[in-house]
Amino acid sequence: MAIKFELIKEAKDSKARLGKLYTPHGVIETPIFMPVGTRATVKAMTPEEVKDLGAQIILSNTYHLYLRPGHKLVEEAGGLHKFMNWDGPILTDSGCFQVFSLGDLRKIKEEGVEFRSHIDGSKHFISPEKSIEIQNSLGSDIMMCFDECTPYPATYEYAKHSMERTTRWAKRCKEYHKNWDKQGLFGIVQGGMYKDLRAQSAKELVELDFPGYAIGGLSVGEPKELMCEMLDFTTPLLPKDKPRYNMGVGSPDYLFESVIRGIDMADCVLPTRIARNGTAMTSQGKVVIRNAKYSKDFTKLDSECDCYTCRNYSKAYIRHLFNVDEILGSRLTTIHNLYFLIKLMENIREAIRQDRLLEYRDEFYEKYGYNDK
Ligand SMILES: CNc1nc2cc3nc[nH]c(=O)c3cc2[nH]1
Ligand SMILES: [Zn+2]
Repeated sequence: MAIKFELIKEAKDSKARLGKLYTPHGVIETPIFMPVGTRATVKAMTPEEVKDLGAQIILSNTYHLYLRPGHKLVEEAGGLHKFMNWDGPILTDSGCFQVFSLGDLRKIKEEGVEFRSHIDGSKHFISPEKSIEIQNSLGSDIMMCFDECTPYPATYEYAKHSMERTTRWAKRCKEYHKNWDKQGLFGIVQGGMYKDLRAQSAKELVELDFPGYAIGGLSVGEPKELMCEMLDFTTPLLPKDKPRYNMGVGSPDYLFESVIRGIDMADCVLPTRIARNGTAMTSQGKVVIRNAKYSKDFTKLDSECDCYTCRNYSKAYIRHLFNVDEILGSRLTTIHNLYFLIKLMENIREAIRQDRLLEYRDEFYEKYGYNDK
């Protein structure tokens, strides 16, 4: 089996778990946060820097790489690992979410999705089989089934129709993928915000026996409480001995609430995206470092952080870099934000080991300012 999950411990105070995910490019300790490298790069970082920060696995996007430089070119280059010089595990999203959020004039048919490229308006068609073929050319360790990320809000009828088509697409992905079983293929649970549809989706996908399951259709604009409710309901329907992946999650509170509800994997562009806009996640909460109020603040970005940025530069210097639009500002803040989340997940794993995750969450929320009303 290309992908194997070992459940190491189940928390006493929540549904959190500790696990190990074995992939062709290495073992991943879960729960894990996956930095996003959409177009074969974690923006502003070299792969060595991403590795030094402690990242164990990164995510890339099928849709983007299919459009540019093309999956066949990446295959000719020897695959994504070689092309981007990253020798750790890679997970590729199936492309559908990007097609829906970036592509234009899209038409969803039983056969697949017709869309216009967001780059040059050219017409394209991706089917479940095509998505698997692209991901195979990229050579990712974990592929995602081609699905429809049901929009929020959606009517019950739409969510049901969309989820049932996603299941049929998953069957086609599984059928087509069997030629390349060295790479793992995860199913994606849909069903909108309707529990009976989520249960039907989970049941049908579990019957297809994937090595891991994502809970899709979340972090699409719904209130946090609703995401938590769907997680609470859905994770227990999935096999305990398989990893569960909450897609598109990456702020500290969403990571805590996901892990507490039995999630093992998460990915998000948030830490790298806000870094480039001059915002840092710190132990004392968010710091908008580009703000003039830091122009003479010669203290380190985060008093409790030992990352390269916090060891060598002051808030004043980083604020200066943003003020004069220097690239180094984005780089230094990206280094810190990625380290902050990777370190947070390390602390979360340790808290699970010590059966004190809920306590740790409350301490963290207090300091980060989540409890400030
Ligand atoms: C940023 N939020 C978010 N990123 C997502 C990516 C996804 N990919 C495939 N399928 C999904 O349902 C899905 C949902 C997502 N929500
Ligand atoms: Zn730092």
